[in-house]
Amino acid sequence: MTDLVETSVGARFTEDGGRASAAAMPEPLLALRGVRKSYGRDLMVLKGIDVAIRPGEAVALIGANGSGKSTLLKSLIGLHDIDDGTITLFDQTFSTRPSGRQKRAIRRRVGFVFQAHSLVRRQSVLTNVIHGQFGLPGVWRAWHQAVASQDMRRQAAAALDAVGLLDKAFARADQLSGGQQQRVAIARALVRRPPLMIADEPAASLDPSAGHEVMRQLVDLSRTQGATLVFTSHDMEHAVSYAERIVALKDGRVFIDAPARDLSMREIEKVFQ
Ligand SMILES: Nc1ncnc2c1ncn2[C@@H]1O[C@H](COP(=O)(O)OP(=O)(O)OP(=O)(O)O)[C@@H](O)[C@H]1O
Repeated sequence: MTDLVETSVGARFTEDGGRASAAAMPEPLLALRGVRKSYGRDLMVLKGIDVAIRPGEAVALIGANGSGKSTLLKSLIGLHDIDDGTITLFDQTFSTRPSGRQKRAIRRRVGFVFQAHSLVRRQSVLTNVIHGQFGLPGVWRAWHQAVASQDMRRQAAAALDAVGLLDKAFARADQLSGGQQQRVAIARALVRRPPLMIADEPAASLDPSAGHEVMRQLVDLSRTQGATLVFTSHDMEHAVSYAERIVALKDGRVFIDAPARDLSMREIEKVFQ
C-alpha cells in the first residue's frame, strides 16, 4: 500500500506526489446539501445542489452562461444568502447565511482569484501582493509596501518569485500584461497559504498561451501548498486539463460530477445543449 503524507492543511498525497483516492480521503472540506437559491420570486438558480469536495482536490465548476456558477461560489462565502439547504466550509456550517463571525473565519482561509482587472492598478505589484495578506485589497494597514512589516514584504516577494514575477515587484500593476496581472492575483491569493482557493474564470480574456500559463501556475502552486482548488471556466480544455474532477451545473442542478479523465468532450457538450 502506498504511504500517505499529510500536509499542514490536512490534504493527503501519495509519497510520489500524486493525490490520494477519494475513498482514502478525510472529511469534506466543503459540503453543500440541498442548496437552493432564487433571485426574487421568479428566478430559481440553484434547485437543490449536493456536492462534497475533499481536501486537496482540484475541481472545475462548469455550466452555460447563467447556470449559477458565480451564485454558487458567492453563496459559499456568504456574499449571497441561500434559501434552503446547508453549507459546511471548514468547520463552519450554516444555512441561509453565515454569521459575521463565521464569515470572517471562512474568508481568512479562502484565497480568491477573480476575472482580470482585480488588482489595484496604481499600486506596485509588491503592494498588491502584500494586500493579500489581509484578505482584502487596500486595507489601511498595508496600504503601501513601505509601511508593511519586513516579514510581510518577504512573504509577498516569495509569492511573486513563485509566479516568476519577482523582477516586476516595483512596477505599477497596470504596466503588466493581462496574463502577468492574473499571475500577480494568484500570488496575492496564495500568500496567506489558504486551505481553499476559489478562482472565478481566472483565464477569461487571456490569449491561449497566457491562459494556460495562468491555469498551470494556479493548479501547480495550489497543489504545492496543499490547497483545495475550485475554479470556474468556460474553456473546456482548461477544465479537463487542469481539474481532476468536473462538476457541471445545468437547469439549477448538478448535471455531471465525475473525474475529468472519465469524461469525453461529447458528454461535456451535453452540459451546453
Ligand atoms: N444579484 C443578482 N440579482 C438578480 N439576478 C441575478 C443576480 N446575480 C445573478 N443573477 C442571475 O442569476 C442567474 C445565474 O447567474 P450567475 O452569474 O450565477 O451564472 P454563471 O453561471 O456564473 O454565469 P456566467 O457563466 O455568465 O458567468 C443569471 O440568470 C443571472 O442573471
